[in-house]
Amino acid sequence: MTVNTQPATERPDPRAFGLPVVEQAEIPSELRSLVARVHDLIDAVANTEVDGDTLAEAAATVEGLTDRLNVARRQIGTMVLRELPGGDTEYGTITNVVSGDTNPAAPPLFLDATEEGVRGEVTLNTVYQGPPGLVHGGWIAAMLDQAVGSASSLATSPGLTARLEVDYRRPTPLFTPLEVVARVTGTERRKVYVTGEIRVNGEVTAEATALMVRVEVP
Ligand SMILES: CCCCCCCCCCCC(=O)SCCNC(=O)CCNC(=O)[C@H](O)C(C)(C)COP(=O)(O)OP(=O)(O)OC[C@H]1O[C@@H](n2cnc3c(N)ncnc32)[C@H](O)[C@@H]1OP(=O)(O)O
Repeated sequence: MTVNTQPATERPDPRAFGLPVVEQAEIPSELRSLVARVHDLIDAVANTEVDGDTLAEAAATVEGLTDRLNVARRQIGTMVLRELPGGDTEYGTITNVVSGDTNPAAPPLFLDATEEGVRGEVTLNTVYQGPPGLVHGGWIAAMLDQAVGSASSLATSPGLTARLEVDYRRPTPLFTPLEVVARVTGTERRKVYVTGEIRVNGEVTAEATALMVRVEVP
């Protein structure tokens, strides 16, 4: 088993598969602002105890906004091209539920390339709550899935998660900076072996081992 044997030049261009590509810098600041406002709105809705009249008014306002925004929708599978610190680039789906630039439901967790693999920081609100005050285990797995996928993609070429095993070592708290890391440990033909961790103040709360299978490029 070897590490990092796949040259970056094999990365497929999503346009070859009919998927539109948006450069990250082209995303309008107004859209970024809207995504951030709606991210906060989801948290507000999940926690509000205001009176019924206010709730009814808010529902009507949001329904009207939804109709206005749905007039022009992106193609499903639209990709975003990100320039990473250090000069590397990465494609990701623009609505990715963990990292998508335009997804208000995403935490969002943005991962940068490091010498070892990838690393990102994120702080989660109650929208991601499982047990009281703690991050839902499924979201922990989702963030680790994203991290191992990104590490594999950057070190080799894009792939799909074939297997993901998560060990939950300690409760992962809300409203606390989380460090998410992942790195490739080996490759074998199209198989890429990856590990990932979530840390709180340096202490590991969850760790994953994963097998990614690289997508075959015709
Ligand atoms: C644009 C960029 C974005 C870049 C950004 C990327 C970030 C994305 C992060 C999110 C990632 C996801 O959520 S992905 C979504 C969740 N995952 C999925 O939906 C995947 C569903 N599964 C599949 O589509 C398929 O099973 C595949 C693609 C994984 C593999 O199918 P395949 O291509 O036909 O390959 P196959 O011949 O079966 O397997 C190849 C090798 O892997 C082994 N193998 C396959 N599955 C397993 C397994 N579960 N456990 C052990 N080993 C396995 C086989 O034995 C074989 O080994 P050998 O004979 O070579 O020894």
